[in-house]
Amino acid sequence: MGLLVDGQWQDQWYDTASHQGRFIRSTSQFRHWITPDGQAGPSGDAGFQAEAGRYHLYISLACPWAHRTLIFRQLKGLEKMIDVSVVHWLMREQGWTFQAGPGVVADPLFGADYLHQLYTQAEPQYSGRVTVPLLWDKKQQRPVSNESAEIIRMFNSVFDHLGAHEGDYYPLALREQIDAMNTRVYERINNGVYRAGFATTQEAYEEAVQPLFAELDALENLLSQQRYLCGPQITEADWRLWTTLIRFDAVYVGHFKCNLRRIADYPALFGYLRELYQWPGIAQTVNFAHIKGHYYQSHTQINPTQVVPKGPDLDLLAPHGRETLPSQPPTGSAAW
Ligand SMILES: N[C@@H](CCC(=O)N[C@@H](CS)C(=O)NCC(=O)O)C(=O)O
Repeated sequence: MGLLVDGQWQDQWYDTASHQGRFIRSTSQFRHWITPDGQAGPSGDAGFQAEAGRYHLYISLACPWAHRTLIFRQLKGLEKMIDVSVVHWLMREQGWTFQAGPGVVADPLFGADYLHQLYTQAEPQYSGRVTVPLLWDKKQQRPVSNESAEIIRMFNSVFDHLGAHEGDYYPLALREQIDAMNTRVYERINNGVYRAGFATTQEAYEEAVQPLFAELDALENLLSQQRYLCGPQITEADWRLWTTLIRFDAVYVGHFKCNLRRIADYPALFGYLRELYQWPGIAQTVNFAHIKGHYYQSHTQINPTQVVPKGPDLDLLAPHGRETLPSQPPTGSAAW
């Protein structure tokens, strides 16, 4: 675990001491956008036009943020347009690596051993954390983005005219609602589990774990009345929540001490978790060996023995029972 300082790799754990034991996530630095015609997007430079085969995605199968991008590549049928490399699940002294292992897909562009080499390839003096996902432009030989929330927005619509699957997960009519839901879920759940797990004081831990479960309780109530987070239609907000839910009982309950309740204890949330797991193409994006191996074996400050627990034994293929709640398919192509 480490970061780059002026292009030099330094093996360092998160600095929680300067924030009274709190984990503070740093902001992603590469923020360009692919657009249908190469015009500039909401941030960054112009020049990243949507083209099949032009972009390469670096992910970890362990990481919930990277998982979102893999899901959107799958939902939108972009497998042939965007190739993927997968890092090794262990993230230790050199950060993410491409060391060979089951499920690891090497870097075909530079033959990198470490993900940090791609960051310094892009910016020789780069300072900051070296994170997945990273979306790379092969034509300009530089990153498009290392911000998952923005990569999924791009995948949702910018390849539609090139033959991506139909389906808009950020429809105009629901954008305000989706944005509001994303904020709640990001702060209290997606990032909440990390704030609990990486906290190094009791206060910082409790500051995270209480709102996390208050929010899960609220979503349990919501999802017992409606099929998805923003109504009868599945949206981006659901997939963003789901990559945390799928890791929750296996990792966050034990390793991150988020143990007031398990997702399996919430009937609606657990049914919802199973429904989305059973969504076409989604189960194949889930790799519990990478997920559990990564957390339990990389964070040696939290789990010094690196022993990986065997359980939980969840039946994710059991009937989800959510058909009784009204649903409608995501329709149409997205507006850009
Ligand atoms: N804001 C980023 C966060 C990505 C992120 O934190 N990824 C983690 C893996 S789960 C990572 O690569 N961490 C390495 C580090 O912090 O050194 C996004 O959503 O894309």
